[in-house]
Amino acid sequence: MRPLQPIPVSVLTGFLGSGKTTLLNRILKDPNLRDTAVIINEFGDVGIDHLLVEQSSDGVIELSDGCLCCTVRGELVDTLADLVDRLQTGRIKTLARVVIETTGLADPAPVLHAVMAHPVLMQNYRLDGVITAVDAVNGEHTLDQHEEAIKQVAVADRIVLTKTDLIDPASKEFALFTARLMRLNPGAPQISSHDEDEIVAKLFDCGLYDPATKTADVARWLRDEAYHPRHDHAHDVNRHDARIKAFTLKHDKPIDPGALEMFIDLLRSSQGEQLLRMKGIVALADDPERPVVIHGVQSIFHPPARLPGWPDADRTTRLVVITRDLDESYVNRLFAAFSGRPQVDTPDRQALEDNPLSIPGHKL
Ligand SMILES: Nc1nc2c(ncn2[C@@H]2O[C@H](COP(=O)(O)OP(=O)(O)OP(=O)(O)O)[C@@H](O)[C@H]2O)c(=O)[nH]1
Repeated sequence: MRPLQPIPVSVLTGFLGSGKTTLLNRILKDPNLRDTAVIINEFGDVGIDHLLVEQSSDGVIELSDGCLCCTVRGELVDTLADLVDRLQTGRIKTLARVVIETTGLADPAPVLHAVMAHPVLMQNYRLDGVITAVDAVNGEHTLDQHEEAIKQVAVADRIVLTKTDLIDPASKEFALFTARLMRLNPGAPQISSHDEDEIVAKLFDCGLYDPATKTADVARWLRDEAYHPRHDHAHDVNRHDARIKAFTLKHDKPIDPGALEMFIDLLRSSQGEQLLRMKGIVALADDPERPVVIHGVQSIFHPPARLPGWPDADRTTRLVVITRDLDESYVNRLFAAFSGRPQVDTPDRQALEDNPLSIPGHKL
């Protein structure tokens, strides 16, 4: 027996001391997070409630309100499998949601891979989203010093600004900082951890389906409107930030399903590391009225899903992409070649299938 619905998994990441544990402590009291299991790879200085000071023998501790807290003793996948086992054997009654808190230095990608690439786990869990905690006081400095922190921002579905009680939200510095985060990841809403109003609703349920209406809310999920062409000027973009590119790919005619598959395969096999996020809605030639939803984190892609119809009159294929050390023009040309819009001086689909690196300007 397995759960009827896959259990949503949120990954909470953020640099050392950015306030992840403090945030969790606060939001776990919200009744909407009842029956949540929290998995932490490591005990920080501040435990989740004081309960965590004592470790139980099996690494699982029951918090108030039915929440569970687990520490990863071995592999994360074993902990997730163990939770399903507890559910199936009745040792825990319900499991509504899992939150995985990563250690501050961790690259969230391996955690995402552990959930999304595991065939058995994928039957029981689905990725809800990545929440990245960013310290409003020290965040600027952290981004300047640590490239991993930039990547954590770039892969986020939601950015939560912590310690906003310590800054002036109307200050110019704060405006510049939030603009910087917006450049790194235009699609992720920025939420203040001190915004008590519906913070849980704002941080969770990042997926395509709006739990309130039970319909696909593409605009809320894709937020492609937030992606504007970026005009980088050497003096105002941090050298490290410049490695990150956030852009959209658009096409106004249905695309051959084989070509889309080949485009994604080529991109993930040759540029998986550089491809941080890609999500979008695509019109396929075999059934253009029922668009396909694409969602990938680095080289791992969710199985594409068909929507029953387009959310509105706009039938444009739209993909939002965030890369690191991968030029927008390379992805654009590859997409153009596969969507049937070959460009001057760019090889066509056949040539690319033979040699995906044959696009001029591509550097390994
Ligand atoms: N004033 C203020 N302090 C905060 C806030 N959030 C966290 N802190 C403080 O910042 C420090 C680090 O917070 P933690 O919640 O332990 O941060 P963390 O990201 O879990 O840290 P690691 O697990 O070490 O990566 C603690 O001293 C917290 O009390 C906040 O919103 N406002």
